[in-house]
Amino acid sequence: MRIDVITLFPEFIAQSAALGVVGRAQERGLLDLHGWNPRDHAEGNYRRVDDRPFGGGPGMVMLIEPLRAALAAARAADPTPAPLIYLSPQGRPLTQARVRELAALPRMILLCGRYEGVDERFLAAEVDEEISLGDYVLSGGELGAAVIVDAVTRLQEGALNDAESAVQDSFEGDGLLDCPHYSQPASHALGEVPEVLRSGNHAAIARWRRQQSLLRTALRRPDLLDEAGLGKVDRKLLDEARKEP
Ligand SMILES: NC(=O)c1ccc(NCc2cccc(O)c2)nc1
Repeated sequence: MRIDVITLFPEFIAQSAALGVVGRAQERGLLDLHGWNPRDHAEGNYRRVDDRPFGGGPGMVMLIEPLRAALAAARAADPTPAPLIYLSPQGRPLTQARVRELAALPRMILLCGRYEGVDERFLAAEVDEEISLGDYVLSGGELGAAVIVDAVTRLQEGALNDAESAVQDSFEGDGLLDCPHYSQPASHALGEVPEVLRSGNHAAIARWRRQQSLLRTALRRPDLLDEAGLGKVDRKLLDEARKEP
């Protein structure tokens, strides 16, 4: 998958993608990441990329022309069609379902706004989709871009090894929250590891983990539970867990 990121801070995207799974995916050729800085395409001595908003008010707005030039450069670099996705609080909240759809694309171009945002005429003319990470305001869209790069790269074939993809599947596969995890020591001043996890009974362990995921989702995110569309077995597991003291 190719991802182009239009940002005033390309080094931020490159550094955040150099680590761990995403860094390894780049080495394996599973992710082809490119940054495009509008400032490299800004005219004049000061290479302006922003200016004051018409109508007054605080902050600055990103100018059309440097963005158009950066986008044109990105599209000229590779003929593969790609949606232009704008990270902003006005976008549609990102979900794992949308991540899965994005991960299936051959390419996407991410637009990171700074300041108060981008001239509306550029957004209306060029942006295909707006995505929000959540209902909060950041200094720029770069953190959102880094999240999307990470989330879609993990889903590329060959990006995760068996253990890692098992974690991915257990958590994102069924839309439930993850179960609790424990490791050494079995006994600690902070408490004991649940007996079932030390029993070696893999069916009982799988049942306990599923039950914990169901219970945790019911308690913390009942909205996800409704979407998960539970079957009879899961409902029974959850009812049993709810009755336990
Ligand atoms: N919730 C988010 O995904 C998110 C995205 C970007 C951002 N900051 C840059 C920006 C960009 C556009 C308009 C704007 O008001 C602020 N902050 C939060």
